[in-house]
Amino acid sequence: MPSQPEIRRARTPDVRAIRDLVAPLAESRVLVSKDAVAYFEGIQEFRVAEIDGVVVGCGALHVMWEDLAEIRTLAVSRDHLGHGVGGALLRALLEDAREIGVERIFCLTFETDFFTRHGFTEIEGRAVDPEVYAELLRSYDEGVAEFLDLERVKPNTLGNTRMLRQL
Ligand SMILES: CC(=O)SCCNC(=O)CCNC(=O)[C@H](O)C(C)(C)COP(=O)(O)OP(=O)(O)OC[C@H]1O[C@@H](n2cnc3c(N)ncnc32)[C@H](O)[C@@H]1OP(=O)(O)O
Repeated sequence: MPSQPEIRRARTPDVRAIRDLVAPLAESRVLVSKDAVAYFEGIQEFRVAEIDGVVVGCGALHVMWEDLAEIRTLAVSRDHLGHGVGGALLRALLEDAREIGVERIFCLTFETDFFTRHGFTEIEGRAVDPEVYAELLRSYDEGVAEFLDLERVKPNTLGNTRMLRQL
């Protein structure tokens, strides 16, 4: 039986492993690759899954508004897929979301079955009211632009499904 993953907050030395997890998925355009500096800046959003001292998965929670956050960069190494690592990471990130006080979790994904099993449903159109939409337009974050479905980021999000979960 495979060892259970330990889910813990990411630390700066994990950035290398996180980038290694993302690299093949970015190549196949499943995830967006970022510069190392972006991972260091966002390290406090990340949790990692470790098995026998090796990081085998990662995921992040990015807060966008008072009641809204996004699951980002959820990735499990090819050798460890289908053993509950992704599910354990997602549950930990949802717990973080509850602690922080957000109530709605967005994600943009090809993995619709996985997220559906974790309580997400597909959404169409805007998920925020016009006032919040106008405020979010002020963000420089590319992920927020993707959430807003802005024309300029549509090539990045082609084929992805927009999903939301209420906590
Ligand atoms: C918002 C974003 O970040 S979107 C991007 C999401 N990430 C990606 O698309 C990157 C590529 N995909 C991945 O890295 C992975 O496939 C993930 C992260 C989506 C899922 O990771 P996994 O570790 O395989 O997830 P997990 O094992 O919990 O569940 C996968 C399946 O394995 C099965 N499973 C779950 N737990 C176990 C277990 N303990 N033993 C055996 N099988 C299991 C389930 O049947 C599950 O089925 P489902 O996907 O239909 O729900």
